Amino acid sequence: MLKIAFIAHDRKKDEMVNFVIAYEHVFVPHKLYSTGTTGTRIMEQTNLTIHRFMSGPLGGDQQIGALVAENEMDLIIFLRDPLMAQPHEPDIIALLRLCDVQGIPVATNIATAEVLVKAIERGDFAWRELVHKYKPGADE
Ligand SMILES: O=C(CO)COP(=O)(O)O
Repeated sequence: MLKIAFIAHDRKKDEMVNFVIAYEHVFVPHKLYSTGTTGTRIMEQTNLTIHRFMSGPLGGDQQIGALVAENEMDLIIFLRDPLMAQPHEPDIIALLRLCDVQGIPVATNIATAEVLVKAIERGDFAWRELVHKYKPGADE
């Protein structure tokens, strides 16, 4: 079971919803997270249960970033809008930076998202179970 986060900027939300519908069967066994509005949109159109954080501009990216900082998050699909300025740009940069700090796979466009979802399907990230299992403070 991986921890996967979905984040999409407004003009990318339809693309995100269609993507998650297409691969719903891949995401079902995993623990899913999202920023506020993205999660609402996905849950309206799929049967997935998603833990929703705050909306991005209100701190949602930072909340997901906090899990990344603790090496808790396994993979992020973040469909960014490259053509629209975001009021919380610093939060977005901070989240992507933390993904690079921890070496967390993060797709920022649909083409990379497709590659990652195929990798999830193949079990390429199963090693992340070990990260969680042997983390300091983990139960076992
Ligand atoms: O702004 C976002 C990510 O930077 C996304 O937030 P929402 O999912 O709440 O729209």
